[in-house]
Amino acid sequence: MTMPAQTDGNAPAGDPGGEVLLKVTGLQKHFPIKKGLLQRQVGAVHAVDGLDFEVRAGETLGVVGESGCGKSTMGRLITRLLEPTGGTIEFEGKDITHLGVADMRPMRRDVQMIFQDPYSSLNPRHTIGTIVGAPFKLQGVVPEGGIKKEVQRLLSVVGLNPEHYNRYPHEFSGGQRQRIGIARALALNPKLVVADEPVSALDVSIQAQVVNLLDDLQEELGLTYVIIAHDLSVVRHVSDRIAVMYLGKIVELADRDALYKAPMHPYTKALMSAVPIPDPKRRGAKSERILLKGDVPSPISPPSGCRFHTRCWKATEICRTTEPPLLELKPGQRVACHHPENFEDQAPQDTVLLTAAKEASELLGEAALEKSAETSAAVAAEVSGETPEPAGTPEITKTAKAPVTAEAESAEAGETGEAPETDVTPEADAAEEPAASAEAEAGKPAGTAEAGAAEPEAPEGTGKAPGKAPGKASDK
Ligand SMILES: Nc1ncnc2c1ncn2[C@@H]1O[C@H](COP(=O)(O)OP(=O)(O)OP(=O)(O)O)[C@@H](O)[C@H]1O
Repeated sequence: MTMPAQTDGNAPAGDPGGEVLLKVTGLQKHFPIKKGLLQRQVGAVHAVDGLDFEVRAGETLGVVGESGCGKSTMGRLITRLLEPTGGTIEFEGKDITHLGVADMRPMRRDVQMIFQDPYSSLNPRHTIGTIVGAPFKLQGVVPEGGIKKEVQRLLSVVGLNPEHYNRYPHEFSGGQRQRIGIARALALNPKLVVADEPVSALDVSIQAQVVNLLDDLQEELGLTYVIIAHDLSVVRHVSDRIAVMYLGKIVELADRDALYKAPMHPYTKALMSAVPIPDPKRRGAKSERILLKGDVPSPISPPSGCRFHTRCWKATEICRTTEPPLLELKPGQRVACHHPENFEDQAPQDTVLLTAAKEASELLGEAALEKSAETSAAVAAEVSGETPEPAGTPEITKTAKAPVTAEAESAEAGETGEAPETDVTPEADAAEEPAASAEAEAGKPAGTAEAGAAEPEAPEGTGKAPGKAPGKASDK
């Protein structure tokens, strides 16, 4: 998906691209956990915990991460289907963070959402004409030539037969239903479309058709997308830039090519290593797949410092105590890590690995460790102007395999957990994917054991968005 030429000086340093359409600063969503007769708040699910990013006109921002890392919550926050707990959301320079229903109405035309499940997001009792035409009625807009004509035009834009105006959703296949959802989202000619797992409920053979449709529509209509997906190959195909989320935070945000070529956050590297490469030449080649130890920690009490330190093979004391800020270490590539991959170490004095890191590094292939040490040494040498040392030099080896001090070990006790080793694969994520209808999502309980006892906060504003409400609100 191509981006238009830069239109103003609004784009952040190092990032090529157009005018900033959406700007998110310190965005937070904490779902309260209430207990007892008096419904006292006893804690909170830190679903989204301080996001900073911007989306520029005409681009596609892909958002990836394991299940439960807060991707969908982020999508519902930026479309204002959920009320943020903290931070700000600016759309076209206007602060929309806490706009009321009436003030949000004009903005609803500009920001639309496409949901994951084309089966539950369309009202089975309404014809597709009614479903796709609902946003016009809700917004009081009468298109030229009337609603019916416009709906038929939209149906043909998304590749459906306009003659099927009077048919019901059950008469369509999954891919066709997703096209109906797309037509509904496009009805009011939005500027920003947030698509939450738009193809993950579809057969693989149909996924490419829908992805290509989104691609074509972007070019034709100049749309801007935020596409949330756990499938890295889909994200790679559609995105200009990619944000990698882990436990409510963005750990890396970079141009697609830079991210796939040289990921800087160890978590990104682990995710990327799980993407199968359909290259027959590499058949039989030694796998560099990175296995991550344990499950994602609970978002109710996320780990201190860097949230990934309990599973990271590079974690040292500073990772446990100090949260790394999201910094632009390379032009257009922001990363939140003290010991980034493919870059100079940000905390070289901190060399003693935590116990969890030692265990995690044992899961890594020697090849991956050596390569990591090699690139870090090369970048460090480049920065200091010295000749790089070969891979596996004493210093790097010492860092990776250093014995853990008693203090470090006791300090981190209880944080590493005994969770079984898990393999981070897109397939594994897919198996856990819940339905994404507005109602289903709204009432979705936290996915952790602890959160099971929680009473989810009722989502604010649900059913108010034209793209969502028409099908959804009338569904029940
Ligand atoms: N309404 C709610 N009440 C309480 N907790 C919630 C609510 N909605 C989401 N959560 C919790 O917030 C965290 C982030 O959820 P979210 O659905 O945003 O993650 P995700 O990355 O989109 O995952 P998935 O890909 O499985 O949808 C999870 O721990 C989830 O259980």
